[in-house]
Amino acid sequence: MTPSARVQAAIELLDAIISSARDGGPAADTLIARYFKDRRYAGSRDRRAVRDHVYDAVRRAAERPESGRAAMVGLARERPELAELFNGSAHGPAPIAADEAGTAAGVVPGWIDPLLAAPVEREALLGRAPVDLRINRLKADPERVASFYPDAVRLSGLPEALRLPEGAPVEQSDPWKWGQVEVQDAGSQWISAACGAQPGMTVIDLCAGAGGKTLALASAMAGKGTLIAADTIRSRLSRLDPRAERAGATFIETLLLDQGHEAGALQSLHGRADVVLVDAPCSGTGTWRRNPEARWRLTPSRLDRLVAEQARILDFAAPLLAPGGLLVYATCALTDREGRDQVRAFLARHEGWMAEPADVPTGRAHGDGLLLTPAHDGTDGFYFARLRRTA
Ligand SMILES: C[S@@+](CC[C@H](N)C(=O)[O-])C[C@H]1O[C@@H](n2cnc3c(N)ncnc32)[C@H](O)[C@@H]1O
Repeated sequence: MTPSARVQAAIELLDAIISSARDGGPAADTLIARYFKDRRYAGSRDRRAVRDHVYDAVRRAAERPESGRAAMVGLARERPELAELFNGSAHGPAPIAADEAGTAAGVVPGWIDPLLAAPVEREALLGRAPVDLRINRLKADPERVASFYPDAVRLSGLPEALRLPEGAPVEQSDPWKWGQVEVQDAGSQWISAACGAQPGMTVIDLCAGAGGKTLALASAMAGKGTLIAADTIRSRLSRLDPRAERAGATFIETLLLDQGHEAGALQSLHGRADVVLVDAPCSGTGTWRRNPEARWRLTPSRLDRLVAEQARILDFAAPLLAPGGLLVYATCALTDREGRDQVRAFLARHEGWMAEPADVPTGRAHGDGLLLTPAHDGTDGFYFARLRRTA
């Protein structure tokens, strides 16, 4: 492909990503993979160049662009070498008109900005993310595994964590093939640690998804006790089985919940759990550095629905705890509605609960919980709180 044809391909892909974000369709990575599957003539250098153009344009635009061309023109206005490729050559984009408006640059969509927790540093939300590993104690000793990654940095307070540079080829390493490490952002590792799961406990991961945090809880429990992973989406939960097998965490039980009818399925667990983790569905505002197009998907009404769902999940989670048990509420969101205010509202609705400090040497206290941000903590953005059932 010529350099101009790569720009045109990026424009076409951006059109698809924009429509998909508007209509709740597949993620950008999926669309890019599909695009190249149908275009075998594109070599690996073409693919890399097109992908870079696409992600540069996505990262640059806070608001959903009008079109792929507007997004690329906005980028080209800042990069003369890119602007030159709008030259009308075969398979390339038409020249940029003098009055052609490109998409404006920005980090946070205008309507979301006032909703973010005040301490959040905006620029870093779109920064580059390192590759964090979590060493799986069910299969390996952290010191031995660390010796396989001489470039890794240890993270103070997280003895199972290793930090590698962005793009490190972890899947080619032996510990990964042997199930001794999982790729997991340090923020997720802090949340799992804040659950204080111990061998022999009864622990419920109520929004387990594909089980990223479930596996960390399993490692902390040394494979002993009861660990239940629940979710409402079968395809997500079914991805946990092979991961658990690989990690040697075969004691995990899975529970598929029926959205809106969860309480019935959970009735037999009432009053039994030592720990319940609610890693709630959320706006994902803390993970934009990995999914920058998520900014184009969120709408005010979608946020309203998420906030209502989080409150509903907390309400059916609460009766699961035994007296003295710990409910950990977490989101990878940085809006106060989903974090600080959600926890405050839970404590106002439920008697016999108190927030207790998260005993972790990271983050910033915010309301009754803790805020983690890329700039301050080097993690994805999270909010979490530890809520103790006192009665
Ligand atoms: C943030 S994700 C969980 C990520 C997962 N804990 C991890 O560490 O990889 C939120 C999950 O909540 C699930 N969910 C949404 N509504 C739910 C409900 N009413 N009950 C249980 N899970 C729900 C979603 O399907 C999604 O998998």
